[in-house]
Amino acid sequence: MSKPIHFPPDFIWGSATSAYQIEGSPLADGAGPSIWQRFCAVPGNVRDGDNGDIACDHYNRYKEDVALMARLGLKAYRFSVSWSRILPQGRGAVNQPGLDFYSKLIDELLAHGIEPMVTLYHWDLPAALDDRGGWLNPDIADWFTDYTRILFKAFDGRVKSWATLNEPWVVTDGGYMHGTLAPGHRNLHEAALASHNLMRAHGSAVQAYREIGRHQIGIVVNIEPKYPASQSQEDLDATRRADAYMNRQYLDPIFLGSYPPELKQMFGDAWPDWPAADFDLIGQKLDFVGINYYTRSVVRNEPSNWPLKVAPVRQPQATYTETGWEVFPQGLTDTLTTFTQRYGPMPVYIMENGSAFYDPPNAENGRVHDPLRIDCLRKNMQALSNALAQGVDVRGYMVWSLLDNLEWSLGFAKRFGIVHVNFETQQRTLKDSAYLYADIVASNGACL
Ligand SMILES: N=[N+]=NCCCCNC(=O)[C@@H]1[C@H]2[C@H](O)[C@@H](O)[C@H](O)[C@@H](CO)[C@@H]12
Repeated sequence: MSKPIHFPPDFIWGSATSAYQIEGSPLADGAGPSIWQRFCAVPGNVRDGDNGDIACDHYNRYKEDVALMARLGLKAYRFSVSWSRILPQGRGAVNQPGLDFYSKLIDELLAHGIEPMVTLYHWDLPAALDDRGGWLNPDIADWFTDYTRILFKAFDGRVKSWATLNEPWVVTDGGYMHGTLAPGHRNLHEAALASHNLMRAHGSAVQAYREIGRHQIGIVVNIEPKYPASQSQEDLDATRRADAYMNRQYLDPIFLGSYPPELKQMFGDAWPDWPAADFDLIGQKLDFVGINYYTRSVVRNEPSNWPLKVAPVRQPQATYTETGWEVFPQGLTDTLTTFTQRYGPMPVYIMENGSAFYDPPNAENGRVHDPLRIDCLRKNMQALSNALAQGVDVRGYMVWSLLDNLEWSLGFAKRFGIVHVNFETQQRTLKDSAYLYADIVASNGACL
């Protein structure tokens, strides 16, 4: 028996995207290249040779897309700023047309009564900074802070919600541990260093915001709850290692002042004893935490798997999305209750939640029927309501994503949008899930 669904009257419903995945025109009006421009240009890195040169052409179509958000009745829109549009060299001279684009986007959102929620870094590091070591260079904390100060000064009068980083785990695991994402490195020592520098940069930017900003700032992390495949000690230990590496690695230093001990055990001499002063910087007080929830993982011990010695166990009865993620809404409830138990009550936003399924437009009527995404959305709404009923202070929900977009190294083949994009014609078509989401927003979940 499912529990009654209820959301607080001021619950904030929105959608989320990121710059490189939707904007296109990466070098327009003086912008500099990012590491994703470079990564996509290397054959084999991105499925079908896809790249962000056009994507959803949002750079030119942002007014049309804001009108879509208004059509859906969204209260907020989470988007990221491309660092290299603002600072083509990553530091130094400001590119005014880059600032102007985001200023116009923010004004368009506000004109439609939609709150802008800005992510300062969503993976598209300026290539010029990567040439100087990127996240491996300790100076990046200052480079990032200088970049964020420009945005705080330019937009804090109109932007009330800032997030420093999007998913530092993915940046580190994909970009430096396994090389599956830009900049494509595969090095344990680099992964540890990049991870720590990301957190130093986060803390430094929050510190800067406290001098300049008047509203709220936080971080966005992906949380994937881990469940042991068996109660054997090996599997229980493996589950704890996986949880430490993916989930606790970024929130522990912020809220508990230290990294999980399992990391030093896993990384060995690749994990130095970081300076104590770094934890004072990283531990800046936050106004909220953004959580991206997609799936869970059932974990078993697997000694042959570098470096965590864990392996996922597929669940035969479960539904899996096009990205191979189990649909497991209970994991959303567990993520939120576990978060509150470990770090204490504080405002939380679900900054991303969604699913990739293949839903081609109907040839006759052009409608896009996406029943699996609708089923996933309904179940996640129930799970979110259950977490609220257990006292978790969830303030809002941003569906990932507004538009079908560039799914990083998976290209355009994996579609998360509630709005279908024809990448040849750039035509947007509301999927059935968009109509449902509009009803959820309009009724504050009462339609469910
Ligand atoms: N194995 N496994 N488990 C799931 C791990 C999820 C890690 N990836 C994300 O959360 C990315 C986040 C990103 O912000 C967005 O830019 C991406 O488009 C979405 C969809 O991929 C999600």
